[in-house]
Formats: sequence, C-alpha cells, structure tokens
Amino acid sequence: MIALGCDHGGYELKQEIKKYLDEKGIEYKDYGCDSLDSVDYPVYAKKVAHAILDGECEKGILICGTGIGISITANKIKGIRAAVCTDCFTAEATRLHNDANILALGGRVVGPGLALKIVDTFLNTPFSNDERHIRRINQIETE
Ligand SMILES: O=C[C@H](O)[C@H](O)[C@H](O)COP(=O)(O)O
Repeated sequence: MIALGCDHGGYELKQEIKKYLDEKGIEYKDYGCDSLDSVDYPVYAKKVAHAILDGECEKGILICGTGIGISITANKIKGIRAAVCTDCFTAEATRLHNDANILALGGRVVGPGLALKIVDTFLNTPFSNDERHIRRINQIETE
C-alpha cells in the first residue's frame, strides 16, 4: 500500500500519479489534500509519515510545489527518510543506498511524464541491503 499526500502545489500531479497507480493495479491510500485550494503542506507530510510508521503503508509519495517543504517536514519524523527526486538516477540511488521510504516530488518542477518514470523507478527498486548502507542508515537514526 502506497500513502499519497500533497498540498495544492502538488494536487494536479497527485491526480496523474493516482491514474498511473490505478493502471498498474498498485494499491494506494490518499491522505489529501483534495482540491487546488491553498493548504499547509506539513499537515499532509505528517499524515503520510505516520501512515508508514504505523504500518498502514509501506512507502509514501508526497508532492508540494517543489517537494522541498513537504520532505523537510517528513524528515523531522524519526524513521522517515524522504528524498526529493527530479530524475530517475536519484530515485534509484535513494532506494538502493538510503532505503528512502518517501518519494517527494515538486508539482511545479517535474512534468507528469518524468514524474511517472521517477515514481516507477522508486517503487520498483529494492534496498540493496548492503552492509555499508545499513551502517550509514543506522547512523542517521541514532542522531
Ligand atoms: O516547499 C513548499 C512548497 O513548494 C509549497 O507547495 C509552496 O510553498 C506553496 O506556495 P504557495 O502558497 O505560494 O502556493
């Protein structure tokens, strides 16, 4: 199950991502927002982060205008590793190396074509389980 969340700056891209996940038969839960009306991104970052930490969802996708505010918020929560990605290389690397559990996207930065490829890469790349990456992730968690 994938947790989705956005603010008004990410709403349109979230709709595209939902269509894509429907086509692929990937289950998701949408934690809002539900329109283009102006809202505060921390609300949705926290909902998605807690859905992952509570075990309701395995991974999350958060979208705001840039992906930055929403990822900063999510990364304040222990156990969350949110990565802003604007390309597929980074999306793959953050799964392999950082075991990122949230993909953050900028609805005002990436177009839907690229965004869907980034989503696909993020969701389909497993963590490497490499000892050096586990060691480093553990150092993040103990800070
Ligand atoms: O990092 C923050 C996000 O990009 C927000 O989506 C953005 O700040 C919203 O801006 P505005 O309220 O001007 O639409």
